[in-house]
Amino acid sequence: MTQRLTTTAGAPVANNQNSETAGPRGPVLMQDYHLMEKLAHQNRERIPERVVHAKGWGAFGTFTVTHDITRFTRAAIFGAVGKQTDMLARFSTVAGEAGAADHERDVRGFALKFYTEEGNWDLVGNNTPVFFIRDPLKFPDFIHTQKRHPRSNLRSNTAAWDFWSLVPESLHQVSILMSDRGLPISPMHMNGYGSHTYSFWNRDGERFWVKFHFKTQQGVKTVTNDEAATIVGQTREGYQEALFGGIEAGNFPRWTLFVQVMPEADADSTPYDPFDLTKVWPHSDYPLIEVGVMELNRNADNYFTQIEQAAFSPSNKVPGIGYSPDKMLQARVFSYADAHRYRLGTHYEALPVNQPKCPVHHYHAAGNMNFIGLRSGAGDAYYEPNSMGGVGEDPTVAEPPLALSGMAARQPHQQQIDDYTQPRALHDEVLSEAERGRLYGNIAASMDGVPAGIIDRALMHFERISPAYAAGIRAALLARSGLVAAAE
Ligand code: HEM
Repeated sequence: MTQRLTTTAGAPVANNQNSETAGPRGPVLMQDYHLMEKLAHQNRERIPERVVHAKGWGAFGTFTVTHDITRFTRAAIFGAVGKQTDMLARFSTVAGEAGAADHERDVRGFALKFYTEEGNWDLVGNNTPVFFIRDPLKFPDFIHTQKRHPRSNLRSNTAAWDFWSLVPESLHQVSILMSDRGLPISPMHMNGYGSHTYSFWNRDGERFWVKFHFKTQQGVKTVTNDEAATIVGQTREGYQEALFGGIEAGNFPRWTLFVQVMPEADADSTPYDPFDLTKVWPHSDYPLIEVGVMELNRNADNYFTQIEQAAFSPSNKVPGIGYSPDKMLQARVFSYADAHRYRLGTHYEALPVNQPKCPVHHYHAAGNMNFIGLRSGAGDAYYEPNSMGGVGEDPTVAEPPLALSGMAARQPHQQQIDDYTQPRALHDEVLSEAERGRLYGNIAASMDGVPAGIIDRALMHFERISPAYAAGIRAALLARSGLVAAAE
């Protein structure tokens, strides 16, 4: 015998093969608590999946500083060249459920948790530098269009294009999603972006606006819709196999971290709103500055406790790194921790995978599953201020104050902002002719079943981005309708 099987209360179990019954053919006795406990636990084996980004793949690793950026930030993680910090990454698709196939065209989540000595810093980004919307009020509506239709329980191309064609700010991100980059071959072969503008502040109290870019050292590699269909026909778990299998085999993927840095005052004079999540900062204005290397080198021992229970949140910032006026980021500061309390419980930050690797002290008392008690540093200090020796604030980590102005109002940003110039640059200048051809085909395919009125409205916006873009989609739609007609 190895070790003894026990109940959850630690009592040894004599028989794990037969329920306790009244005679060999008789009914089960209610006193068979071992049976009751097994059934009750099974009923509680599922927790709510993430409302978005439910399907994911993750691993642990290290971040190493290679270049000094202490002139911009006092963040401990960037404190010295050569410094290493433990971290966790979780990649994901957005729309699919926890059991969805990995090789689906979708934006990929790129969530990172850095266990720094001044607390956990989470950078919860995507594999795209922009997003579909710039106002968080539209996030639940947007996500409804990506999830299943309430009646048919099917994903709906009509809902997606109805929304996108009514919200033209989305077309920059839609163009990336429908380009080759919308279907990476594996998590190792895609870049990651913080997407939002965040802030850095240094020991002199100077603030800078910053964007984070993680460039894959494996190279960007993608598959076409047809190649993905073949892969999904063979395996629905291609990403998990590639990431988990690669790390088991000792192939450790790496990304180089770069930042774009904007002096605080520049934000008043850029031709685009630097806090608008649907826009990039041109690299010609704010070049990439190299910072360090992230390597993933350790698989989780248990997927549920270390990847599913991981709680990433943009609210997890550390001294030297701050938010920005980006409206979307502001909403995310609330939304994630709220989701974690619902999905994982009040004390989710005390779960081993989320627990900081630095001292944690606060006065949050009791609560569901609190197995640590108070963390106030002294027994009788269960409120603050106190004269019992409890922990107290540290003014040296105060962020520099930020000047704000303007009228409180629901600002009609939809009409005022140019939604066409940046996607035009992507279409006309960045993509090759072959890439543009695949983009048109992917858009046409994603319009299958969409009513003509909605397609026309979308084409009107593509026309404004670039007449060549609209013409390309029209031609692809025509070719596709020929294919569909031939198949019927
Ligand atoms: C207002 C806008 C947004 C809201 C309200 C929102 C909300 C959420 C929520 C509630 C979750 C599930 C969290 C959990 O249960 O652990 C989530 C996951 C996620 N979101 Fe967002 N989101 C927004 C925009 C974004 C943007 C702009 C990005 C990327 C730049 C992003 C990237 C992610 C990622 C990567 C995850 C998965 C994190 C993980 O691996 O656990 N989201 N989001």
